[in-house]
Amino acid sequence: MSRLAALPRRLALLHPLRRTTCAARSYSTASEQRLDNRVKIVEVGPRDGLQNEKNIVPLVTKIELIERLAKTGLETIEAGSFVAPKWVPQMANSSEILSHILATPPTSPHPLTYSFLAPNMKGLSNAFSILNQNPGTFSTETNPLPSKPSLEIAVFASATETFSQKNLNASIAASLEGFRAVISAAKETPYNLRVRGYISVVLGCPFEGYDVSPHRVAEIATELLEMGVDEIALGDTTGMGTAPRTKDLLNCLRSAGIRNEDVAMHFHDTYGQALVNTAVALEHGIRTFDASVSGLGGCPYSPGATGNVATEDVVYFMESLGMDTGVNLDGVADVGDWISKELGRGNGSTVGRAVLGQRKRKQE
Ligand SMILES: CC(C)(COP(=O)([O-])OP(=O)([O-])OC[C@H]1O[C@@H](n2cnc3c(N)ncnc32)[C@H](O)[C@@H]1OP(=O)([O-])[O-])[C@@H](O)C(=O)NCCC(=O)NCCSC(=O)C[C@@](C)(O)CC(=O)[O-]
Repeated sequence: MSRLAALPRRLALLHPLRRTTCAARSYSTASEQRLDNRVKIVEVGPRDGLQNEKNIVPLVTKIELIERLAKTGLETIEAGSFVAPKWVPQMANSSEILSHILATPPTSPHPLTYSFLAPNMKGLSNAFSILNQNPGTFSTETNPLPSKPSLEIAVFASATETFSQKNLNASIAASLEGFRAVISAAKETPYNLRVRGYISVVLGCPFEGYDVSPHRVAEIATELLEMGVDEIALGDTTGMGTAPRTKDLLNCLRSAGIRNEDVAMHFHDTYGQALVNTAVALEHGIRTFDASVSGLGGCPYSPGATGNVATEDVVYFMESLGMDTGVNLDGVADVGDWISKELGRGNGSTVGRAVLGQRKRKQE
């Protein structure tokens, strides 16, 4: 069987289109026009939200944050990052977090997926050693165990060379080559893990500005899908994205044959555009959105970038449009209030502040 014939159907469809140019070709398919009101929110607060905190957040606080979030109806929580501790010291205790999740799965209304970044084989083997110590405690792609947590790992590429060097100490091509081994090892038995592939700075780079090619993003996404990732997460790391640029990028990916169901959007709100861009992506047909409780976050390699769009804001916004996130707004607003106080900072969610303020006024 040829390599192409062995590829899953979505990749076989993609393959001939790999080098497609992205002339502004805008069309919608019947499947994209279908009314689909289910939206998945990926909570990235415990990883992306905390990784940039100057003071090391105690392990107990991180675990309590995950446990509180698990109760709110979220389906996926990004819980840590197996990266070099000298690069991102805040994530140094990700092994302990994974161990704790497996030994004592947080109480939740339904089984949850926990995601961890792993940029290289060293990070993946650190994750594997925790899994090996806890056999049978997690669900896999091939052996779903409804009462046990599922696990996902995430690799992260960049859309610009400068960001790739700063974030990964490697060119885009070298990082992708390294991910190939990580993705295939993660998918091997007995682990059979789901894999997410981030692409950072897709709508603006802290070093190369707005000069980010959507064609290049489509090429990288295609390459990651061909390697076997289950989902592409498009990171507007700097929050420089605007509505027209988001639309152009998504149209370009569509022209390259990438399906909406394989794409998640990861907006930061540095310029206050995250919800507008979310609306554009939603209208385009995307149904998976990353968010961070109380808008925690920032990227250590993106100077000046502030937090991810707040989970509370996304939940309220989606519900106002009749979309179903499955997330309890009051519950997540309480978590946002709690973690903001724990970190000694203001609550970064406008909606969170409004929900809590209204509740307080009712009680007075
Ligand atoms: C990829 C590397 C490791 C290369 O870093 P390097 O220095 O080129 O790697 P190296 O292979 O030369 O190793 C250097 C040292 O790090 C160790 N090492 C090497 N790898 C690991 C590992 N996985 N876990 C633990 N230790 C590791 C390795 O063992 C060695 O230790 P030493 O011999 O000096 O004692 C480094 O660049 C790195 O860790 N970068 C991480 C950067 C990062 O975490 N950035 C933030 C996450 S991405 C993000 O936030 C964006 C996103 C995802 O949210 C989406 C968006 O908003 O755009």
